[in-house]
Amino acid sequence: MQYPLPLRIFKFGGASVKDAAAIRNLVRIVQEHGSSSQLLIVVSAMGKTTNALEEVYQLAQAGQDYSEPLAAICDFHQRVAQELAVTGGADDPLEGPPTLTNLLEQVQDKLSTLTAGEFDKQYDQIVSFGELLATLIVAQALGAHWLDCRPLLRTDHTWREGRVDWPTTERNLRATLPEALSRGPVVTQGFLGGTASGYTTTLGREGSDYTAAIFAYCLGAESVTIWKDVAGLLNADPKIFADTVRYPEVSYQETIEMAYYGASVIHPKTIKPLAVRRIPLLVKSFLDPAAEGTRIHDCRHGLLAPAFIRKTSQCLISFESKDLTFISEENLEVIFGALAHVRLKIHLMQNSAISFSVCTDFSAYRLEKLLETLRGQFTIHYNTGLELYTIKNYDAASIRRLTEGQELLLEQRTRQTFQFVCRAPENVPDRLL
Ligand SMILES: Nc1ncnc2c1ncn2[C@@H]1O[C@H](COP(=O)(O)OP(=O)(O)O)[C@@H](O)[C@H]1O
Ligand SMILES: N[C@@H](CC(=O)OP(=O)(O)O)C(=O)O
Repeated sequence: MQYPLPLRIFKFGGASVKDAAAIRNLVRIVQEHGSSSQLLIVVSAMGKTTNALEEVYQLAQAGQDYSEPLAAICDFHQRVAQELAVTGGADDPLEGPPTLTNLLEQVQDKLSTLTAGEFDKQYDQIVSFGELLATLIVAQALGAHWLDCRPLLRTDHTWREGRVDWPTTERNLRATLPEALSRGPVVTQGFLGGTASGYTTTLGREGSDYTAAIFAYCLGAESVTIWKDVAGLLNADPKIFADTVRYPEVSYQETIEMAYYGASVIHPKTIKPLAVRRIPLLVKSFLDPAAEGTRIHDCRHGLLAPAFIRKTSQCLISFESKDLTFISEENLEVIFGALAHVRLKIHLMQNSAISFSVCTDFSAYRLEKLLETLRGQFTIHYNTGLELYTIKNYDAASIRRLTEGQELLLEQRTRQTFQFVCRAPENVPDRLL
C-alpha cells in the first residue's frame, strides 16, 4: 500500500498503561518517537485488568457476588480518566466512540444477563472490556481517533482463541484504515476480534502483540514496535534468571522458536505474519525509549548466547497400552485426537515401547476431560506441579547451571535445544536462577 508517510505500528501492553503516569509516558513516547510517520497504536487492557475481569466473570458464572471486584475495576478506570482529565468519549454513541460510562454500564448489563452454558463465548463478551476501556482512555489522552477493531478484524467462532479470517480482515482494514490514518494517529484494541455475526472474540491471552502483527501484515506497515518494561529481547526473563543479556538483533526463525518454547515477552503467533511480509519487529523499553532495544528481522547472525526459558504449572501425562502391546500409530492417533479435542497443547513428548508421555500446561478441567475419554483404552499416570525448562543454543555450562541438584523426570536434546521437566520447588518464592 502507498502511504504519504511510512506506516508504523506501536503496541503498548498492560504494563505500559498500568496507571495515569504510565499513560502520560505513552503520550510522550508517541510525541517523541512517532511523529515522522503515520501511526497505528494497539493497546492492551490496563495493568492486570484482564485477570480482574476473568475473576469477575468466574464469580458471576458461579452465581457468586462479584459487585466488589467489578466496582474496583470501574473505580480504577474512572480515577485514571479523571487524573488524565479525559472525559471518556462522545455523549451520543452514534456520533463517535462510546463514553466510559457507556462501556461500564454495558459490562454490568452483560454480567447480569449471563445464560447457562457457552462459558467461553460469554467469557469473550465480558473480558474484552479491558481493551475497550483502556483504548478509550488512551485515545483521549492522545487526542487520537478511537477505532473499534471488532467489526474489522474478522475471526471464526473459536472463542478465547479466535482464528483470523485473513482475506476478510485484510479487505476490511485496507478499506477503512488509510483514510483514518491520514487524519492522525489511530488507537485500537489488542487481543480482540469479531465474528461475522457480530460477536466479540479474543485471540488468546497476551494476544495483543499478535494483533499488532495482523494490522502490520494487512496494511503493509514499515515496522512494528512493541514497548515493554525490559530493554529488549533478552536471553531469559530477568524476573526469573540472573545476569541476562540483550540480543541486539535476532532472526525471525530464532524468535519464533523462543516464543514457542515459552519466552513470554512475545506472543508466539506474532512473528509469522511479520516474517511473511518481511516487516521488522522492534522490541523497545518504554522506561528508556531512546535505548536501542532489539531488532527482529530477516537477518543472519552467529550463535546467540544460550537462551533460558521456563514454563511453570506443567503436567506430565503418560499413557500405557492396557494389554502391553506397543504404542502404535493407531494408539498415537487416538491420543493426539483426544489432546486436540480438549485443547491441551503438547510442549514435549517422548515414547517408549509401551508408553507415551506428553508435557502440557496443567488444567484440572481439561485433564479430567482427557482422562474420561482415554481411561478405557489406556492406563494413564500423571504428575502435576512441574516445570519445563528449555535451553536454546545450550552448552555444558548452561546445562549444569539449570540441572544441578534437580531430579529430571524427562529430558530431551536436539543439536540446539536441551529440555527437561522437573518438580517445581515447594513453598519457595520465585527465585533468580
Ligand atoms: N526473553 C525475554 N526477554 C525479555 N523479557 C522476557 C523474556 N522472557 C520473559 N520476559 C518477560 O516478559 C515481560 C514483558 O512481557 P509482557 O508482560 O507480556 O508485556 P506486556 O504485557 O506489557 O506487553 C518482561 O517483564 C519479562 O518479565
Ligand atoms: N489484556 C490481554 C491481552 C494482552 O496481550 O495483554 P498484554 O499485552 O498486557 O500481555 C491479556 O492480558 O491477556
